[in-house]
Amino acid sequence: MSQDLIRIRAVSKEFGATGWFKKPVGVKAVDGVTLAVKRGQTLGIVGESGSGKSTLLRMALRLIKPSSGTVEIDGQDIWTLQGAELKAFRRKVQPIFQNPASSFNPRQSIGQILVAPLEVHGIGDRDSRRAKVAALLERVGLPKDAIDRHPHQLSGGQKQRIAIARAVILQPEAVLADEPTSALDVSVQAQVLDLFDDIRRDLGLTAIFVSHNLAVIRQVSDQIAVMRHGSVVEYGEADQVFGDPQHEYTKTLIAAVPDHRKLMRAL
Ligand SMILES: Nc1ncnc2c1ncn2[C@@H]1O[C@H](COP(=O)(O)OP(=O)(O)OP(=O)(O)O)[C@@H](O)[C@H]1O
Repeated sequence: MSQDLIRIRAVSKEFGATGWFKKPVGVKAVDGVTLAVKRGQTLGIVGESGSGKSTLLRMALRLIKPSSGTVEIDGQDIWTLQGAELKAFRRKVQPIFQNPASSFNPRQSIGQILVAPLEVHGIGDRDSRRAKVAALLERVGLPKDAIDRHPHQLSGGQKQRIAIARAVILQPEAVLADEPTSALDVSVQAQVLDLFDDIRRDLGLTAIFVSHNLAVIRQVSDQIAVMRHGSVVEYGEADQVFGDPQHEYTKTLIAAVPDHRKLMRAL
């Protein structure tokens, strides 16, 4: 078994109208990116707005098809998966998005939201599902009665705790998160990040974590890829990228982190 769970190979994505003879004439959002994510580790992807991070993550989630290149999980091109294999992929790789409110059905209770993946995948019976949801709510630090509340009755931080719970309820192998804490206040952001990291370690999950915030990326990542204009300009172990950045752009990003000396001392 390879030590890489996810491999992104020479992936590009061009958006926009296809012109004469279906020649792509749009924006190249991602341009020839090659990255690997080791089992049980977190790859952080950092870059400014528009650098292609979300597009890359969505391709790894099989939500957007690459214009060229492949994304592999366990050595299999995810676009070749069909039927039961595709369903297994959907269980194995879970997303967490920036704004969970938009991916929760407002009419469903938190209990219904969390039990749905178990029902879809035919896991357990009514009682065991409910017990699983209750245990997970406790694990993510929410009160027992949250099970009967609705998303609009929860704070932003609580909603992201639910998003984390939903992402792990099927015991996936990987969690792919796109700016999961960016909409939160700084203090809440730190708590949710800690929770994400704790649960990921407890469950031995592999992760990709996308953020424009280098301090956030530093906190959760084993490896870091720095993206700019659709390309990866720097990629390596987090300590090395942070401690000895090679690319000018990475140096600029690090210099822009407020209190980065304090951050370095705290690490
Ligand atoms: N569906 C789409 N159609 C056309 N262009 C798109 C689409 N999605 C993204 N783009 C463009 O692709 C480029 C990369 O966008 P992307 O959202 O991947 O970057 P990002 O680094 O995640 O930025 P942000 O943090 O602002 O989301 C941008 O120029 C964006 O306008």
